Amino acid sequence: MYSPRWPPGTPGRIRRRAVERTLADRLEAALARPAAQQPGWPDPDRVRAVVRRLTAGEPLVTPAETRRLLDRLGAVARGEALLLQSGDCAETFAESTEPHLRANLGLLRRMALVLTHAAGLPVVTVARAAGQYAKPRSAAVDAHGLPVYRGDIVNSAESSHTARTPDPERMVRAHHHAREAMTVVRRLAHGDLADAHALHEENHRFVSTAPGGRRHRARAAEIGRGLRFMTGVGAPAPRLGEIWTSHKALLLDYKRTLLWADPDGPEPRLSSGLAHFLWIGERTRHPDGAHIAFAELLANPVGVKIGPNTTPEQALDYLRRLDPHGEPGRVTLISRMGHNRVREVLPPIVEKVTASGRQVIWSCDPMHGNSRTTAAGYKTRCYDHILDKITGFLEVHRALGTHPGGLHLEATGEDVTECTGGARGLTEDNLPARYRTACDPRLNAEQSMELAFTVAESYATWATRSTEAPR
Ligand SMILES: O=C[C@H](O)[C@H](O)COP(=O)(O)O
Ligand SMILES: C=C(OP(=O)(O)O)C(=O)O
Repeated sequence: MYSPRWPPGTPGRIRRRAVERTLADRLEAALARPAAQQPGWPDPDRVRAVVRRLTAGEPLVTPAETRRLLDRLGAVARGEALLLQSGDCAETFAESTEPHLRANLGLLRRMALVLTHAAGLPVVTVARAAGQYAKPRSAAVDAHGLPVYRGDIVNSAESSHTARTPDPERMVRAHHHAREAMTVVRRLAHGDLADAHALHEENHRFVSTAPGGRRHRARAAEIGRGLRFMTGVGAPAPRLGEIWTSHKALLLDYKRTLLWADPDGPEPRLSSGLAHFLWIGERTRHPDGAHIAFAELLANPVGVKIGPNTTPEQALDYLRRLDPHGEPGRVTLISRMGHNRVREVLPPIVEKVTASGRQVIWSCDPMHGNSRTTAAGYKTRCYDHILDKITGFLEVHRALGTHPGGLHLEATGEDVTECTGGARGLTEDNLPARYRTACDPRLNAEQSMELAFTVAESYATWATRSTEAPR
């Protein structure tokens, strides 16, 4: 049985022991439930040995940081901030490098700068980074009859039976890469990527040179004027704050490691030392399954993806279970129902939750539910469908008077060719040029900035209306 550890300096030895035992029992009970999308490890003894080793390893984040994020997300739930979550679909060990992280985190920051200006609200930036190594799949075998690739933490994408056999040692490698990535995230978040002037310079280049940028010159110019005004009046150079990390709580043998006992919330819970924010995916959100039961125990803020078949009752039930004490920011409901379903499926869910009086973060994942495979076999997504999904999400919230607090994107700061469309007009014929994703297609840097500037206009209209509305 796994026993959670305590953050250093936690007082009260006897109480600690009792809380530890209760949490450890509840964890085992949660993990004994049916769990979807887990690998068929060939040797369970090796898995147990790896779990023991990882459990004794080094946490990447602390309960104090996680509580700080919860606090920031509380502001999003109350309509006082936005949440922007973005990064790779599947991080790989090979691309767990500083240049790649810099590109993705820089993009996250540049998009956030534009949204902050438009909405007049702080943006909480959460990276899909430092742990997004596991993927759920639609089928257990691929077109060649091999076990499907489930992410670098489980097996290799190479096409051979040996490479695809799940190897628990990969969890140790994942932890090593995540730890290194975390160091880079911390350094960049408080280093070059905190400098609003430098980020704006890059955005200025985008609107001056990229086909999707030109129509956004006016907003970029306003941001530049705002920054120069601050310098002019002698305000300290604006620096952006934290970048938080997140990944999908999918691979339970990994997720059960590095848990802190956290007695400080409304009830004792387990704070994951692997990332600040964890979310449960569409394929693993079964109410009787292990993933939701595991999420119930977490002290970290949690997300749940809600797809086209989610009913309003189910959505409310997730909130009752995951947020029994009504803490704003504790739960983010991430809609991923595709651009052609959002206007029909989302409204009754939002209405039911709102009528219950609960404060939740409404986030929009316009990537999932919007994929297709081309005749040449490339999985892709179309920029216009992605934008339309976000537009539909915003329309629903505008009609219902709720806060469209979050965006959740699969996007990279690199110049890949994985999604079609955008002002540069990428077509299916362009996809082979730089198709590099390990799983699903990501927006590239230009498409992402075009999307951020376009969506920013809707947030700006919204912000203007709400400041003009009678109080
Ligand atoms: O990113 C999400 C899923 O892992 C992915 O869409 C599943 O992909 P598949 O249908 O190719 O298995
Ligand atoms: C696979 C993902 O999403 P979903 O569970 O919604 O398919 C994801 O966000 O990586």
